[in-house]
Amino acid sequence: MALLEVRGLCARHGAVPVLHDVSFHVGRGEIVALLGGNGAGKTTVARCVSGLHRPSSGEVTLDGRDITRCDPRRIVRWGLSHVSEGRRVFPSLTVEENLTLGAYLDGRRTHVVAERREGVYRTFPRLAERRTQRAGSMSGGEQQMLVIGRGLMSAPALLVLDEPSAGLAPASVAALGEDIAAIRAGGTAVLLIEQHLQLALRLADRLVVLRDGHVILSGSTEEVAADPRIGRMYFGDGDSPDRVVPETRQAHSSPS
Ligand SMILES: Nc1ncnc2c1ncn2[C@@H]1O[C@H](COP(=O)(O)OP(=O)(O)OP(=O)(O)O)[C@@H](O)[C@H]1O
Repeated sequence: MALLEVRGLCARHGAVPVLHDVSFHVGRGEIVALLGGNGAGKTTVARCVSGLHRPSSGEVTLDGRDITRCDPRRIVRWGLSHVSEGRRVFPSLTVEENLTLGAYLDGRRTHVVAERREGVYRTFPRLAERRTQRAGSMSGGEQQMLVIGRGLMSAPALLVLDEPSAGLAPASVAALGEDIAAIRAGGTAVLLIEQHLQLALRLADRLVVLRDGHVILSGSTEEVAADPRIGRMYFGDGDSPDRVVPETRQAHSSPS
């Protein structure tokens, strides 16, 4: 059984249909990248999965449990954490305070919160070094690390990351790739919503490509990278390569 199963998802914004029969799954410990251009529907998929947008039809299950249209707070408790686009830190709070807020659903169990925070610090030692620093004074890459760390504070089985590379300098994107690989190495599956093709190719086990709210391609990273349609999507018709060649692929063990 897949960890996350999305079947026949349809969604609208007002009267406008934006998702059409979207189906895919994420296995335990897997990284699946959801790709597509601006307005393809990636964020809407993420928001439907985490309970922030009500789909018009279709089904979402997490670990076999139907979570379609459930309260987002219950979905977090059941093991899905959504880090939305935009690196929304609380700028006047410290790193430690920002992390603690990520466990607000477990806020009364202080030993659990402290253990989880130490776990985040082990995954991201740079956050430990900056634990007393105000989040607003950190670089964009560090703020991204912090919001991801905050997402891990609910101890999710699945982390949904919406465009974590947006607006980051190349060196920070490389560091982000290492962070995401470290999260998976810790056993957390990732649904990675990205426009950064090379980052997705480097990290993901499988790719799902959306266009105009339809899944137009899905399969193993190798299969999808070999499909000429992905080259056309990212490089245009004129100079699309026969196949997209990933830069160095992140070493990782195969998901079970
Ligand atoms: N709040 C909203 N109200 C109305 N239409 C919306 C709203 N949010 C998104 N849309 C529309 O829904 C479609 C899908 O948008 P969505 O944000 O899911 O795409 P996306 O692939 O995440 O794009 P981007 O990469 O630009 O964030 C687009 O046509 C968009 O204009």
